[in-house]
Amino acid sequence: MDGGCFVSTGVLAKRARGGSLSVDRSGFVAGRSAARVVSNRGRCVRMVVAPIPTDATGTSSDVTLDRVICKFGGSSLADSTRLREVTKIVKMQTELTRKFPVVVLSAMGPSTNELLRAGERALTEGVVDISSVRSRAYEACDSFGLNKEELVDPLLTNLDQLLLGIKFLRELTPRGKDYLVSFGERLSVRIMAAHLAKNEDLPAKAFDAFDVGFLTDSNFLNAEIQPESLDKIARFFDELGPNTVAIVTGFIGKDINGEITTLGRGGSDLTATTIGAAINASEVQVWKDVDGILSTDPRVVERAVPVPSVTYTEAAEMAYFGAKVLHPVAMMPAMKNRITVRVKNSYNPTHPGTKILPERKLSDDTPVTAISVKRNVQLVDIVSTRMLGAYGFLAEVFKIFAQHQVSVDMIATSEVSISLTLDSVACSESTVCTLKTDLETIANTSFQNGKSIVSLVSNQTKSSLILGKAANALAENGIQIQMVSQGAAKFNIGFVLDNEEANKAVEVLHDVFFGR
Ligand SMILES: Nc1ncnc2c1ncn2[C@@H]1O[C@H](COP(=O)(O)OP(=O)(O)O)[C@@H](O)[C@H]1O
Ligand SMILES: N[C@@H](CC(=O)OP(=O)(O)O)C(=O)O
Repeated sequence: MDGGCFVSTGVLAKRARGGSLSVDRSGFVAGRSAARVVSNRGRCVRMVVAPIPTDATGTSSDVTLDRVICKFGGSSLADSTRLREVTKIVKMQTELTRKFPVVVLSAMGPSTNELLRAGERALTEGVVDISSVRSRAYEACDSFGLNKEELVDPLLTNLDQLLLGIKFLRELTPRGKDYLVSFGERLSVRIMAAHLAKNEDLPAKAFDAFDVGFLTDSNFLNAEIQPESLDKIARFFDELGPNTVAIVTGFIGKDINGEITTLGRGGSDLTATTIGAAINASEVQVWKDVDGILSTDPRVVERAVPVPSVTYTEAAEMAYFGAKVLHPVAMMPAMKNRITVRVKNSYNPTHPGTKILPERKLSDDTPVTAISVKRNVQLVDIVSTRMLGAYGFLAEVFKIFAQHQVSVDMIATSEVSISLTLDSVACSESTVCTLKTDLETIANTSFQNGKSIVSLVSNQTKSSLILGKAANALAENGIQIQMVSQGAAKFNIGFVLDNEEANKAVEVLHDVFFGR
């Protein structure tokens, strides 16, 4: 493939924003606009109108000729064997679209957890040990014949020094944690880019997300991407041009002071959709170790089945309500620009996976699309001490929540009482304590820990049927529902139960709605 065959990012002539050329089943580009393609610098570039290869990654039937983002999570990057599979997917995607995808990588395997553990050990035991991270990086370098002294040792030396600092200072701040875990992603992109360049003859280059334009706020551990990042990212890729395979770190950014930040666990999905939105990619592919979004967490119900398509809002709700498969905020940039997101399996690349779209046709046969569970929430009951029916009560209650910057997940109300749930992880003990004190000036309150929310993403036209079937099945299995909510987005029905009953409830509901 020569450089002249590539088309600049998102600049197909007369293409509507978010639109794309279509490719018919014989693999030929359709539509007049295919004849002439203009780069965003105004130059005409040659485009090859040739048969598209067969569906080797399961995406050909609606393949587009725009640039694609391929994000690979830790499970797809466990070792050199997995990196070779990723290489095949990157090459296949290049052939399929006739241009290089932007590749976003997480840390290899469980590196992020290992780095966090190493930080804790340095802090509490005074032990500096990066052997697991080092051996994973070395294994990949050795297997690909890469020079580890040049490629990864400088980073590993910095990491060692950081852990020594933690050990002697006896301090591991959120800022320090973000710097610490950033080594995972920074190692993986360097190894992958060097491998693609050396062994596959691809013009690959590693980039740290902050050098690509990811500017965040300074909320370490859970930083928010600043809006101006999108323009910076667009400009970066525009200047880079189409002839480089950019391998970009997921998960990390930098704040205005130049400190490394992270986007929250699983944040590489968000990196990928943000780049997708910035460069107006035709598709963001999120490669995992499962055949897409499944009907429920396969670790709870082994026979969970893949869901062919969901909407952005359904995917976002599922993620927020516990489905660990996607980052909860990752849908936002895609939703804004109507970019299709596809969840695919790097262990089974021909499987079509799950397509995430602006809208979809709901099936009558499967009233419930998926079941998710969010554990360790607090159930709060608030009963007014004022006269029955006193108006202004809800406003007063939520004013207090706003003052404490506590967000509420689920809510159910009667005239004088409110039941709601709080995320125990997001809400510190001291916050809960002051919140309770303030609420008790207007109400009697009870806070109960150890609850779970089991959510059904469902067909809203069937809600009575679903509620009936679900409540019956839970009752038959002796599972007590402590609160029910059907949100404004009526496709989400939530039940609050004890943590101990959550797995059983998911199994029972899965049997009811997906069969045994
Ligand atoms: N509804 C669900 N569908 C698919 N996977 C799920 C679901 N709920 C939980 N998971 C878990 O999410 C995992 C994939 O997400 P994640 O570990 O973040 O992948 P990666 O690290 O590759 O990005 C799966 O291995 C699966 O165990
Ligand atoms: N490595 C980070 C970021 C991430 O997105 O990872 P993954 O894609 O493996 O979920 C984490 O473990 O949180």
